[in-house]
Amino acid sequence: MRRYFNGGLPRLVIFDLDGTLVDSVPDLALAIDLMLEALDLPLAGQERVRCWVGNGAQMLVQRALKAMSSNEAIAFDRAFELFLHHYRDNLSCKSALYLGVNRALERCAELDIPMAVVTNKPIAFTHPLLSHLQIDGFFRDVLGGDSLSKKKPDPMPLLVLMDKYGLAPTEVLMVGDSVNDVRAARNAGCPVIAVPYGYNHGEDIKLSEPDDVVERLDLLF
Ligand SMILES: O=C(O)COP(=O)(O)O
Ligand SMILES: [Mg+2]
Repeated sequence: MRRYFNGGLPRLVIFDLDGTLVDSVPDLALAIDLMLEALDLPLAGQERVRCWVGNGAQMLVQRALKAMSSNEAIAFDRAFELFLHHYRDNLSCKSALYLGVNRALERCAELDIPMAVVTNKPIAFTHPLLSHLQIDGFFRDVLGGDSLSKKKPDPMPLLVLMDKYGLAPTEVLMVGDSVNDVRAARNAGCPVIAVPYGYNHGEDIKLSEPDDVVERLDLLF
């Protein structure tokens, strides 16, 4: 990792959330299936939902409706409300940190590198999830998919943080699991390291050409 910072360390590490720090698909899939059940549609299951995560909650629900219903008349607003309701109720039942995450965050803190989360998840779910998993204290900033007018792969959230801390893109590291993270980093001009275990719409993350891929986050530092 140091090779991206002239042998030194980044001055800010921005972590993606779903699929990078947290395996959240079991709870997302449960909320999607409870939504589908209430709409009298067939259930989707975790494997399908895994491919739909990454572009925020609205897109997740749109993808679920498109895949599981032939009836275009199903009202998005009602489905979205159902999803929000069920996800709020099941936000952190089975969601868990990936192996190596705690160690990586501790190591980053020991090295005095500020950390932030930039996720496409709605911010109303992000704070409670981080706090339930007891990692909220590590992050100086947390931006959700609806915190700003644009979300990843737009570089806006990354650029806002760079601006806030007066950092050049080359001083910041993005760490994520999906093409949205790689594109956001590329669009912002910062290096990006990916993990291969997350959710990338069923595609190998290497095809998105991150600067590097690490199997576990504690191998980062
Ligand atoms: O909510 C999503 O779609 C995914 O969020 P992420 O940006 O943390 O991967
Ligand atoms: Mg992700």
